[in-house]
Amino acid sequence: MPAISKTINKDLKEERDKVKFNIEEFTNWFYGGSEKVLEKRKIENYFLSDKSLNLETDTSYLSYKEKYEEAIRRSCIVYPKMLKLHQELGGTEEDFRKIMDNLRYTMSAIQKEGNPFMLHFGMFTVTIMNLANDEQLSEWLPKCVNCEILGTYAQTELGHGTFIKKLETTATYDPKTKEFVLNTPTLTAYKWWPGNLGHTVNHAIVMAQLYTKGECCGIQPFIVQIRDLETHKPMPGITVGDIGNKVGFQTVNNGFLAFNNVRIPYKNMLMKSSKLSEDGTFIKPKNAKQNYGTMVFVRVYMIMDVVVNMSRAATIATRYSMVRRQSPINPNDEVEPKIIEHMTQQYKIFPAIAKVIIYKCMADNLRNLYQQITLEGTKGSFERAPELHALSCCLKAVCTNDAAKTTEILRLACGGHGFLNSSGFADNYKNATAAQTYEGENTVMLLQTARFLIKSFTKAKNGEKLTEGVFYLNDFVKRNGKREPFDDSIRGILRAIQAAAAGKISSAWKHIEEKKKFLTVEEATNQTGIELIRCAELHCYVCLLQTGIEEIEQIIKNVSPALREVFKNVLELYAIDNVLNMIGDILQHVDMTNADIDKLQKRLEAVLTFFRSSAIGIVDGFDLSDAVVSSTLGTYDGNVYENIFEAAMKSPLNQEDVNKSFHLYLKPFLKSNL
Ligand SMILES: CCCCCCC/C=C/C(=O)SCCNC(=O)CCNC(=O)[C@H](O)C(C)(C)COP(=O)(O)OP(=O)(O)OC[C@H]1O[C@@H](n2cnc3c(N)ncnc32)[C@H](O)[C@@H]1OP(=O)(O)O
Ligand SMILES: Cc1cc2nc3c(=O)[nH]c(=O)nc-3n(C[C@H](O)[C@H](O)[C@H](O)COP(=O)(O)OP(=O)(O)OC[C@H]3O[C@@H](n4cnc5c(N)ncnc54)[C@H](O)[C@@H]3O)c2cc1C
Repeated sequence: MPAISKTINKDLKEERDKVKFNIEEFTNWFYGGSEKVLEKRKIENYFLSDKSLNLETDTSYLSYKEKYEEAIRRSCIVYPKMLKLHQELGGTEEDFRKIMDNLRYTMSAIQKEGNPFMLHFGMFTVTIMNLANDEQLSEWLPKCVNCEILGTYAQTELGHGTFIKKLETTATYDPKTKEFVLNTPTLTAYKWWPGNLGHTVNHAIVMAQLYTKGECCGIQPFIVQIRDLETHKPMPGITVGDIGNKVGFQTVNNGFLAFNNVRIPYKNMLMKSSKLSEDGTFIKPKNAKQNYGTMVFVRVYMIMDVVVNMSRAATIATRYSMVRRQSPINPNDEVEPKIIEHMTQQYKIFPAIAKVIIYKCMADNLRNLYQQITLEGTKGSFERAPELHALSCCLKAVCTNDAAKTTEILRLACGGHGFLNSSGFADNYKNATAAQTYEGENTVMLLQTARFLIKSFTKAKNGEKLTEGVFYLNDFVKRNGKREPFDDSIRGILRAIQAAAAGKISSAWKHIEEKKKFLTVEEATNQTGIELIRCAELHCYVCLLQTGIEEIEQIIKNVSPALREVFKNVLELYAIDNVLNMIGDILQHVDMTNADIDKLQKRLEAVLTFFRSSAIGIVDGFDLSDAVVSSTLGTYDGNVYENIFEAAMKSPLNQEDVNKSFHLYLKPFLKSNL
């Protein structure tokens, strides 16, 4: 075995020495101030320094069952610590949010394949907070907050996930006993997929069709106890279990659930929005979509998960590319260059770094918007709910699609070693790709946004008032078919993307109108689906760039000149990479010449070159500890070959010289003289 020395890799040190800005200043911006950075580090250390977590164990070699058991063991260490810390900090909702925000990073070091308790606070408690009336809140919230019970969100069924109106689970009100009777009438009505459901939780929010006085009143949320609190055995009439091996999320414990005449008390239907009187009279909610609130909440917070996921992958690929040397650029060069010297390598990595920053700006903005609009809802005003729904749907789709695609690009940027499990890309990719499907399948999400865009375009044509996010449709209508002139400033690039988005929305609108002559509006919309998803993507690119511009214009007023340059170049890279990637859409609606495109290409190359000396500073500035990065290729010290070697030594096959399969199969085979 070679001698393994572990000092900071000199190539990486050389890169760090070239960084011209103050990394800590960047970190302070990234986490919202120096106090928050200190707090983040403290919280992370509080959890990760706990030796009983055994974070050194490579859980990827465990069996499916062992992985689950280890994940439960770890969560049973983390959650009591979390509750203790919450009390120590002051016990407020704000303190809780603080811990959860930081755990977003920390948990990726503890539960690489998913947290078997994640739905408890993430969806079960959130639904209770959003949809329980005061009485229900005072009964259930303390139990949730203290983890006296553990819950999940059981909506999806074997037969339906997207089209929730057709869920089949029934909750029939029996006014005589003042109970609901829950049933699973068919195989396709089995709840299927809810996280943490299989063997972990003892309660669930069950979304079921409410029947009262012989009528169906649509899907409503019910709190159902599914396992005994002492024995953990399924409650009478309940069938529950694990749905089996998956592409990823192995320790999330996704489960199935069925009901056979399960009776729950009247008070277990969450009644903040829809209501049922004790005699069985149904009272419709003020806003029909209020029951979908938990999904909106999760979609909003998923953009932050994308930031965590992409910052991790970008850190790994950047550090590795500054340590790995291969392929002289001039054939006679004696020293092989760091692979980051190859322009194509920079093109794989640097746009990903820029996106982390733009998505971070967006995630923060969206969260603020969510909080404002939720507050309006509590005061009975739901006017802006469709706008939030449309924005969160397209962002959820575009950002999670991009996280999966970018992780794959960054894995490829690490060549063969990127394919090692120890590189960390596999877990990153599996988590990213799961997010493309859960919380609303991405195509479906884009079509929801497109629906809003087509409506908005009709309003723009009719001269009606638009919501702020789609003001650019007014400009398009005013231009009356004239193409947008191209101006290569950053705001000019934004206008070009707005013109492309508005142009695409206009042509989808026109095509629906044409098809409506022969088809129903729904059929016409379906036939236009391919264009519609592009409308939603382009609209999302508009929102991202606009937010990036507005945020960075503010940021650069408050940072040092060196960091100002970094942010300007982040915006330049993000904008140019974007516009070059959608040139087909742009050319349809913007007067852009070949010379303009050549100029953009040259600017792309120039900004990549600028980034060459900033990239390591930015990824170090994401401030991800080695435990969070969790990669042999991405450690801060850059000792990748030593790390790879050490990780290989942990393979169970390397714990013995000769495996028993030799005696059982290989030897007889080799001696058989076939
Ligand atoms: C830390 C947290 C960890 C989380 C881990 C996450 C694990 C994963 C969990 C899950 O996956 S939970 C299950 C998630 N399931 C889904 O996301 C289902 C996706 N489907 C839907 O959201 C809906 O079915 C639909 C696609 C939106 C369609 O709903 P519906 O059939 O009721 O709509 P329509 O009748 O077509 O009406 C559309 C109409 O309603 C507006 N709208 C829809 N949703 C909302 C909303 N949330 N808020 C406001 N408005 C909404 C929509 O804009 C349309 O408006 P109009 O065009 O008719 O004006
Ligand atoms: C890892 C993971 C965790 C999950 N966790 C939970 C959970 O905790 N709780 C829970 O309740 N659920 C959970 N789910 C379920 C998840 O929310 C659904 O799988 C998801 O909403 C997609 O629904 P579906 O499976 O019915 O897909 P489908 O709708 O069957 O999608 C299949 C295909 O049909 C297309 N399609 C469907 N409808 C349309 C349409 N209207 N227009 C165009 N194309 C369409 C889709 O684009 C897709 O290509 C989880 C799923 C996964 C993968």
